[in-house]
Amino acid sequence: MDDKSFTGAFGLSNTSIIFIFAILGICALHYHFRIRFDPREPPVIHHPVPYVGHIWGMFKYGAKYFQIVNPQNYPIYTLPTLTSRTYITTSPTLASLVQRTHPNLSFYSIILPITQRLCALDEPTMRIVLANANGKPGPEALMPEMHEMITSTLGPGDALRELTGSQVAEMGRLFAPVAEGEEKEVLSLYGFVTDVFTKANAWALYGPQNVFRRDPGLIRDFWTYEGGIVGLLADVVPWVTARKAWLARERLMKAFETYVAEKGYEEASTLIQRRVEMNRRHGFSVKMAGHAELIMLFGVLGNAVPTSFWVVTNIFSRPELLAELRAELEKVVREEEGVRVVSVTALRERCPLLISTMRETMRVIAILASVKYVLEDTLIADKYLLKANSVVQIASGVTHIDENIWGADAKTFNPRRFMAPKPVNGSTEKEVIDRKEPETQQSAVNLPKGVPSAAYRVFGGGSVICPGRHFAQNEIAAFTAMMVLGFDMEEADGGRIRLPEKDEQTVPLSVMKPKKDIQVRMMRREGFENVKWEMEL
Ligand code: HEM
Repeated sequence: MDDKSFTGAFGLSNTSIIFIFAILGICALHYHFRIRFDPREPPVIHHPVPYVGHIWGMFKYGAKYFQIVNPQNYPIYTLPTLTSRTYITTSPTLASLVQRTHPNLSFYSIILPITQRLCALDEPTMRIVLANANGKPGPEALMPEMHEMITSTLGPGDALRELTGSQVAEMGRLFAPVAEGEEKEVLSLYGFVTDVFTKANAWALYGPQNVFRRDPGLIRDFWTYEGGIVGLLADVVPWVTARKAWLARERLMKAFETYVAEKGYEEASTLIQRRVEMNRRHGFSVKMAGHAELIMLFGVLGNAVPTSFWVVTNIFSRPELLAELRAELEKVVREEEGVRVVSVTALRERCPLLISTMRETMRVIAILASVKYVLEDTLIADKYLLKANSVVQIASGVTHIDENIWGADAKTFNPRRFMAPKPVNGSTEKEVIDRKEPETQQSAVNLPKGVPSAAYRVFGGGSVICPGRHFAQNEIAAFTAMMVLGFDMEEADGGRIRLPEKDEQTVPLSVMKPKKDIQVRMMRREGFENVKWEMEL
């Protein structure tokens, strides 16, 4: 039967036949690729557009998608994505199970391929990095050894003291020329924070030979690279599709390669000396040991800069809070030979409102979804089956504003949320409350009463808790104290600082950035024009 007679026999045109075969083909493909869910898996939320609908949703709405997609408020649910699934949990109880060290749930299986794309690591280096990545430290296991080294070096102790001391001293020096004397200085606030943090961290971590000191143009390159990671991660001819970020990364990689080749790290902090030495000992080439430092810089700067920006804008946009903080901070400033000295230890121990404001700021801006890869079928909470080769995420952004956890004001900014009455002279907390002790009897707390620790996820948790959290909180407190004590600030066109909008769409490292930078006018506070400041540990 020729084509014409066939179509004629069934009364169908050629177009209709092609259409029918296309539908049959799609059905066959769908049958082949469809996910066969186990009834023990978390409830499945289907998208009207199969396979790619949820991926598009995450791309469009960022971490906010996890609020939108689950109106039923399931504590854990399944999003079918392509031919696999992504499990999302918003429950602190389940989060604490997922974040534990578990042989079947791997952080590195996700993070290392990302690191490869971000740092342009070659195949031999990836073989070293992936070898026994989920195992125990040893000669054949770089990642566990690196994890242990970074965690212990950045934990409370001498190395951290050395690092923080050197960093805040440099920060103090960087503040010295700002709005000097009676001058007012107009600047982009986010740009200013970026500049201070990049220089101070590079100095403290990488020492006097750091790449940004040798070539300050690389500061802009680093932030161009950081802003273009999505294009680099997509990795589709990135030298064309993400050209600016790709070129910036080329210059950074070259500079770090030279830094390692010329042994600039020998004058660096203990952390960086140990890190470069360890990468080289495990077989990294000089070039790859240089490239690998880019991921370290991401961790160091990527979250600390936006966090500090939000802490400062939260304070300067609330004149009452600003005044209260000034009163609190002025009590801990020391005067030595005409110089006002601010100690980070005093800020931490005697400035509860400052610390609480910082922690509250982080609560409302941290929306990272911590990710783990499921290596084998795994039952959690004796109830939910997580299938092998899928991804499980903890949606911090949802947990952080859950009224069942934080109370009715969960969605508002309360700078005193992380403060509690401090028991004095053996009195109980209740006795302190009953006596209505003044604010000086308050202390900063890690968590408000009744909030489980897995619900505050700013620094991740469990086996993947941020090792830099002590260092980060010290530097953010120091920077904020300097801004609050030393300067007045208004919008460049006059008036009180207005909080910019948060960029909720872009998938952040951990915390959201502002949608736009803000132009501000900074001036020394009246009566403090010619004061010399110094910061110490
Ligand atoms: C406000 C500032 C910071 C925030 C909010 C933050 C947050 C985080 C989070 C949430 C993670 C876990 C990632 C995940 O679960 O996917 C993490 C990991 C990490 N952070 Fe931070 N971080 C900050 C500052 C720092 C600083 C200053 C350093 C270094 C000095 C640092 C070093 C690291 C490293 C090395 C890891 C990877 C840990 C591992 O491999 O197990 N972070 N950070």
